[in-house]
Amino acid sequence: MQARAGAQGAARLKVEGLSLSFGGLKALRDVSFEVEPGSITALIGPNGAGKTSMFNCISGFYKPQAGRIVYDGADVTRTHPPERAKMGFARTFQNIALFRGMTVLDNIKLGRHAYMKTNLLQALAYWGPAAREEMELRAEVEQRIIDFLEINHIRNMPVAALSYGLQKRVELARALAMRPRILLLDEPVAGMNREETEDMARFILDVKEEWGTTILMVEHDMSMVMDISDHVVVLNFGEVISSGLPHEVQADPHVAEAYLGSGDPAALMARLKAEAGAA
Ligand SMILES: Nc1ncnc2c1ncn2[C@@H]1O[C@H](COP(=O)(O)OP(=O)(O)OP(=O)(O)O)[C@@H](O)[C@H]1O
Repeated sequence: MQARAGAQGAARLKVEGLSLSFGGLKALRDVSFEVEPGSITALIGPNGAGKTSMFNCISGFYKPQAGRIVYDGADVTRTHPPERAKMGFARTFQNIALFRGMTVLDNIKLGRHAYMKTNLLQALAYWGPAAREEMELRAEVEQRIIDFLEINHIRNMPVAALSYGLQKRVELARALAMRPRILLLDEPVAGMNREETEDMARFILDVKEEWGTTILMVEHDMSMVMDISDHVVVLNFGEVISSGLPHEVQADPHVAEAYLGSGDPAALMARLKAEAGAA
C-alpha cells in the first residue's frame, strides 16, 4: 500500500513499574501498561493524575526513579529524546510547538531535520547521489503526508495565519514526517470545536489504519477517546486504576469514582458527553 510505505513498522511499548517523584510528591507510582503494535491506546485520568509526567518519561524528557520503558524489547529508559526520535518516537505537544512565522511545508521539513546530526547541505556535497535520493524520498513522503492530511492548499502559508484546528493538523504532519513507529499525541483535540475534533479523530484513525503506526495519546475528550481507542489506561493520583477496552473502562466504578467522586458509571458518561457536546 502506498501510504504504509511512509511508516517503518509499528512498535510495541511496555511501561514496567515506573515511578517518578518531584521532591516529596509522587507523580507516578509503580505504573505498568502495554501499548500493542498498531493500536490506539489512550491514557486518561483527572487533572493531576500523572498523564503528562508519564508522557514525558516515555518521550525521554523525564527520567523515572524506578521502572523501565521497553521499546520492541529494548530498555530505552535512560536514552535521551533525540535518540528516541531516531528509534522511531515522535510526539505532538499540548500547546502547539510550531515555528509560527514559517510556512507549513518548512515546519514539516524541520520535523525531520531537527534530529539529523549532519547538515543537509554538507550531506549533499559529500554524499552526492545517495543523499539526493534520500532528499527525493523525503520530499515524496512529505508530499504524501500533505495529501493525506488534506493540507495541500495551505502548504505555503505561514502557520500563524492558520486556524487552531489546522495548526494542530500541521503538528501531526510534522510528527508523521519523522516516519515514526510510535506516535505520542499530547491532547490532540484540546481546544478544538466539534467539527475540528471529528476531523482530527478521523485523521488519527487513518494514521493507524493506513500507516499501521502505534499510537499513544493523552486526551481529556472522553467521547473521542471512547470512539477511536482500542485500549484505555486510566491513571489517578499516579496509579493505574483501570485498563481495558473502552466499554470496560467506561463501566468501571473505579473510573467514575475517580472523576466524579461517586461510583456511578452512567452519571459519569452523561456528564462527560455533555461536556464534549458543549465544547
Ligand atoms: N515539573 C514538576 N514539578 C513538580 N511537580 C510536578 C511537575 N510536573 C507535574 N507535577 C505534579 O505531578 C502530579 C502529576 O502531574 P501531571 O501534569 O503529570 O498530571 P496530568 O494528569 O497530566 O494533569 P493535567 O490533566 O492537569 O494535565 C501533579 O500533582 C503535578 O502538580
